[in-house]
Amino acid sequence: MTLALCTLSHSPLIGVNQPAPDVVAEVDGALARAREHVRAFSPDLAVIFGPDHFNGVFYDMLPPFCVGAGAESIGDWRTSAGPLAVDTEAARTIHRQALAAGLDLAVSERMQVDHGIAQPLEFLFGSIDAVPVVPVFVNCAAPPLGPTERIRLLGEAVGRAVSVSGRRVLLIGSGGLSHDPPIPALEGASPEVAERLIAGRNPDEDTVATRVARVVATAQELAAGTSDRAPLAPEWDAEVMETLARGRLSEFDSWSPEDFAAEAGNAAHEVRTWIAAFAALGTAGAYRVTSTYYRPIPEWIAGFAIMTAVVDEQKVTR
Ligand SMILES: O=C(O)CCc1cccc(O)c1O
Ligand SMILES: [Fe+2]
Repeated sequence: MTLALCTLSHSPLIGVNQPAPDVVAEVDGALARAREHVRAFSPDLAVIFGPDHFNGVFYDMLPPFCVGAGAESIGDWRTSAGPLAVDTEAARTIHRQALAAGLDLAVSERMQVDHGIAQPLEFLFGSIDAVPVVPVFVNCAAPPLGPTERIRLLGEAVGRAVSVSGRRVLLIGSGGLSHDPPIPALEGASPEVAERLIAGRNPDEDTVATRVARVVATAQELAAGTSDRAPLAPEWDAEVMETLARGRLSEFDSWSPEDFAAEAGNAAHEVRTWIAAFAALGTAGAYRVTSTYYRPIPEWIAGFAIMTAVVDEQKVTR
């Protein structure tokens, strides 16, 4: 078995705006199980599909997806800043093979990532640079988005590229499930907001503080039931997890980006990272989900979920 998977929600509000202690303990337990899954698999490479929240990727040059052949974390919220341990050769191989397979994957030799990629690395490995990694940015926050089928095909191309490597590769998908945090849209934005979305790198302290305050206030309102953001959608989340667990990934092809946003909030697009990771896993054979955790946690603005999966040796067709 050379591929395994862990997909998980992220939230910058973890540790910042805590739900009840029993909920925190339950999530800690679920994360500990995910870490055990990772430790037992003992990957020598991690490929992480993750979004960005206008911290590293902006409308000044916005690819639908981009592999990082070099990358650094900007260190937003409570995540560490600094270089990721990018496996440049593996990234360039993935890039070449995805292009050869007809996927218009972009590349960055100096990608900037935010908590969407840094937090799962810290949760699963203890730090952003503990394990060689290939980060794959998936645009989830900056419309317009292309058909969901394209992200499934991207995942398959990446999976094929890594499964022939003979290495033990952990596939990670970061984000979702349902949630609607206050991320501004370019359409209808004021000139100042538009500038932040087009080229908002290295924001000043006031800009960061305003943003943090807005996100925390939204989380508190969501938990109090007084928010005008979209509510979490546990039934939609359950359907997503069941479709993934059953390996029916092409069913997502008919889910339009508009469906995702309307049913589960604007950031539900982050489920794209899960579809990519599962599609990559599926290139190694039939897979089996080994654990699933779910709880809607409004304090974190997250339909919070974790899934782990392995290639099912019994079902592998040779
Ligand atoms: O704009 C920001 O920095 C916060 C984004 C954000 C907020 C809540 C839940 C999330 O999953 C998330 O990514
Ligand atoms: Fe996010």
